[in-house]
Amino acid sequence: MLTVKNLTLNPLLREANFSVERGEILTLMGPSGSGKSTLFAWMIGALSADFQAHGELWLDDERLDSRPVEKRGIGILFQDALLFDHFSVGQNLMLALPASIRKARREQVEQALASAGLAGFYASDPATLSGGERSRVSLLRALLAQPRALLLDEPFSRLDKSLRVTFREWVFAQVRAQNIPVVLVTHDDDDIPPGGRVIQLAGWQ
Ligand SMILES: Nc1ncnc2c1ncn2[C@@H]1O[C@H](COP(=O)(O)OP(=O)(O)OP(=O)(O)O)[C@@H](O)[C@H]1O
Repeated sequence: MLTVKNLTLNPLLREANFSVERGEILTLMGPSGSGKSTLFAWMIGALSADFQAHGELWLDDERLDSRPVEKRGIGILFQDALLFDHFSVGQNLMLALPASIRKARREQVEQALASAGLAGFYASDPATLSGGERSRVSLLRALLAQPRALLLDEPFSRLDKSLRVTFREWVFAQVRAQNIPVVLVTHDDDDIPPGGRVIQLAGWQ
């Protein structure tokens, strides 16, 4: 279970508290500027020095909030699918793999691409992909890194309506299969997983 406890991000957010179970997708909503992305920045360990944080982040019985980014194991996916354009699609995915499993990596990357309907894209230049294809590659990259929890920051907002529905269902199936806690930020009620919990992030006031 991933838990944010008594978190204050001064001067933006006061006393946020929530928990997410393994395999659960918790939806986080709130007005623009209420601090959703800043909360994610704090959770991954990349908070701007403009904010002062007080609070605790737990994953099961491990306290994470004082650990550096690379020791937290929290993956994040942004609305802009950030890929390295000077590497191929396959190389972008290879970069995500933990060193322990790099031996079998090409095969694993090919399998992951196929599972996302992207068989044959290994050598492609990311700049030639559609928005939806880039989104899928970026989610695959986040998952291949085997994160212990995953934060999704408006991952569907740039996709057109039909692609959005298909991609959303595919994302939910992928993250549920990993059985990790997931927090999803969105402004769109349609993105809330059926039966999923929703919390509203209020601003400082
Ligand atoms: N690095 C930063 N330094 C200073 N202020 C920042 C920084 N990042 C964000 N802010 C400010 O903090 C506030 C919250 O921003 P944040 O991006 O967390 O909101 P949000 O809830 O994710 O908004 P949206 O729904 O529009 O994406 C905004 O007023 C923003 O200008």
